[in-house]
Amino acid sequence: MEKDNLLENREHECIYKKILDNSYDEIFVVDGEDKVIYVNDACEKHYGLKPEDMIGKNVKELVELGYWYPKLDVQPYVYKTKKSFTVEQTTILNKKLVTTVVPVLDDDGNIEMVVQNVRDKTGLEDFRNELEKIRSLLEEKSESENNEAFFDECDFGLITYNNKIKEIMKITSRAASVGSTILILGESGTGKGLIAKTIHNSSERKDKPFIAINCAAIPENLLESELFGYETGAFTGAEKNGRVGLIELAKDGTLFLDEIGEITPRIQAKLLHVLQNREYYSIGGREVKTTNATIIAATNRNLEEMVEAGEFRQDLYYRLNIMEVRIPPLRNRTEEIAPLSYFFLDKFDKKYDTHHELSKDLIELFKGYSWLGNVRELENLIERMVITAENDTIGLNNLPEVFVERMNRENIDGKMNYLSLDALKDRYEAKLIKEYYEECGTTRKLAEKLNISQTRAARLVKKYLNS
Ligand SMILES: Nc1ncnc2c1ncn2[C@@H]1O[C@H](COP(=O)(O)OP(=O)(O)OP(=O)(O)O)[C@@H](O)[C@H]1O
Repeated sequence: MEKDNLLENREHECIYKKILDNSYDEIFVVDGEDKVIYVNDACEKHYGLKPEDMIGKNVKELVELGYWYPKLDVQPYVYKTKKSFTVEQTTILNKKLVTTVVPVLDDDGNIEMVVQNVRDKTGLEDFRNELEKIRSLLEEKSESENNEAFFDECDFGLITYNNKIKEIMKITSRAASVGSTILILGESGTGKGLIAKTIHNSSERKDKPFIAINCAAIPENLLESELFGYETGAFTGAEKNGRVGLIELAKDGTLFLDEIGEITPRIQAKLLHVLQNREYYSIGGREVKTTNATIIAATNRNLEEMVEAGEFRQDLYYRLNIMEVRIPPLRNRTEEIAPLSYFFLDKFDKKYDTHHELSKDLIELFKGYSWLGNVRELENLIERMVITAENDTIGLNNLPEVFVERMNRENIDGKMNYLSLDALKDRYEAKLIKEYYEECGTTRKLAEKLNISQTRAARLVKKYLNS
């Protein structure tokens, strides 16, 4: 009898856990000492953290790390009032949340734990926007007016959960404040450009200009005149009144030289002079100019190898390399895959006025993919899937064929993920159902064509076409 009770209790526990784990809203429970004792999977889409990253942590610690703001630790307030209340918060992933905080009291009226129900406002806002749109249409407002009111573009910054990058940002913003030269190395698409901008923005020079130039994008002569500027009549075809160079424009701010590995020996020599003496001449100029700009250079080339091969000046390399920063490729930063995916999902949902979720198996697959194009590849992929997905949940079925092919091709050493047989079967089924349903138009005809019941046909259409 006792054994039966135990089993029954365990079964109940399992059911309750399943219900909580699968709740769309986040359920966040804190004990009397401010320690997180439970949070369900929904936390990953809100903060980019898994339940195991949050459980056991002190709420104050999470607040201090900036996972949500305003920096509100609700506990003292709950303890004082012993009443439930609702607050609005924004997370590190820019999710707007509505949190209802409920104290749970024991028999003596003391707080045993605090249960928080956290709902993403985006869905509600979409709904409200829809209503507003309809109302505006009824009032015959112009379409452009609507867009302006509802879909303001936000200025997104750098998202990082990687301790190495966080450390880099701290050290480099200090270095940039005092004008030290910084060299950023990393594969293409790892975010070197964005990191350079973030270093500038978090340095004491943030109110001064940030001037960026891609050294690979323009020919030698043009790069020289762009960087150093020229005087009146310096060469045929020059602008009448001369031109102020980018070094001068950067003044006391930051000059970002992207793809530095591509500059020619002549420009290498001129740049070395600037770095060594903080002085230069504009083309055709006789007066020496000085600069106080912080120089941040970046490249995806191996500069050491280039120095050895005689393609890059060693002295310039040493000058640039005063503070070297290596950005790891995305495949070595798997902890960033989920937050970045949700961040880009949010960004493109806003851009295209849609509302999607990402399936768990898609995120898991992403964590095992090689990402040779790094964050840029992830960003482009999410944008493409947001545009093409017909369902609210974006999953393995929505992966473009080229991605699946690339995934198999790049999996040279067998360490990366492949799609499982079930996932491949699902993809094929989805393709087939979409094609046939388009042709048939009704689930009855589809059922006849595929020789299945109409209930099954309707279920498949719902699964793959969300209708
Ligand atoms: N940590 C990040 N958070 C948010 N967006 C990011 C992050 N890292 C990269 N991105 C985005 O990924 C894209 C590629 O980044 P970026 O251009 O800075 O890479 P890069 O390393 O300079 O590339 P390349 O070597 O080709 O010039 C950009 O759209 C950038 O905004």
